Amino acid sequence: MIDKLEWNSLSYSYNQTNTISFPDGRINRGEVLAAIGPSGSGKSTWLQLLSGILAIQKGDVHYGETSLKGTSERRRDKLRAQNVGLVFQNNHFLNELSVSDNLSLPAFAQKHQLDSNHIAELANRLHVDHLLNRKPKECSVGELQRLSIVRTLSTRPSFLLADEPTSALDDVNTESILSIFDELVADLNIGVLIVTHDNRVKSHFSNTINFGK
Ligand SMILES: Nc1ncnc2c1ncn2[C@@H]1O[C@H](COP(=O)(O)OP(=O)(O)OP(=O)(O)O)[C@@H](O)[C@H]1O
Repeated sequence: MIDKLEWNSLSYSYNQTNTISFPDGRINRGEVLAAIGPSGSGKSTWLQLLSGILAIQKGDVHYGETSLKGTSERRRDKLRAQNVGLVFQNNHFLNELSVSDNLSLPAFAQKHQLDSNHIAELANRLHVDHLLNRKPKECSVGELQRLSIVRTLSTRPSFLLADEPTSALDDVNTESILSIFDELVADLNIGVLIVTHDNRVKSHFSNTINFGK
């Protein structure tokens, strides 16, 4: 279990001419960091580098003391599965399955033993326990976003990386998700990293970094 996620001198180029550079930083467990920047500034690219989806070209990312630089895709997948949970703007649930079965999929995919009590606890904490027997299409957008956080946390990651988690939500649901992040940090000692261009997120958190264009 790692306690910090750190990145230095990171930059990335999708083609030889255009290089995106990222500000150095670090996040510890029990902290929230919100990265704010306009569309196209590189927020999603940065999250993919931190989570090991993209291979590092320049600079480095450390999971605790472990460097991601030069590691194989398979090794990065493993480090991600052990340490990091991802939440996206639009969450994919399988409509043929119940919500409950959807929540069991990460454990199945990662060959972990399913911990139904843990999922029930998380569902209760995020106020979605009444939805477990429904189909995803019978849930609202805000409910699905809370369910996706339950699903992500089901494998007990140390860090949660969220890509525009509030941009599809109205003000009430946005406030609810941001309060949930506050709770997760305080109660479960998770580190939360949010990338967004949503100013509602910026005004909620004090620890922010800005991406330029
Ligand atoms: N697969 C790709 N191939 C080439 N260029 C890409 C690719 N993905 C992203 N880019 C470019 O890299 C830059 C950063 O994109 P990225 O998606 O990281 O930005 P973003 O800040 O997350 O944007 P948004 O807020 O609109 O999602 C943009 O100029 C984008 O056009």
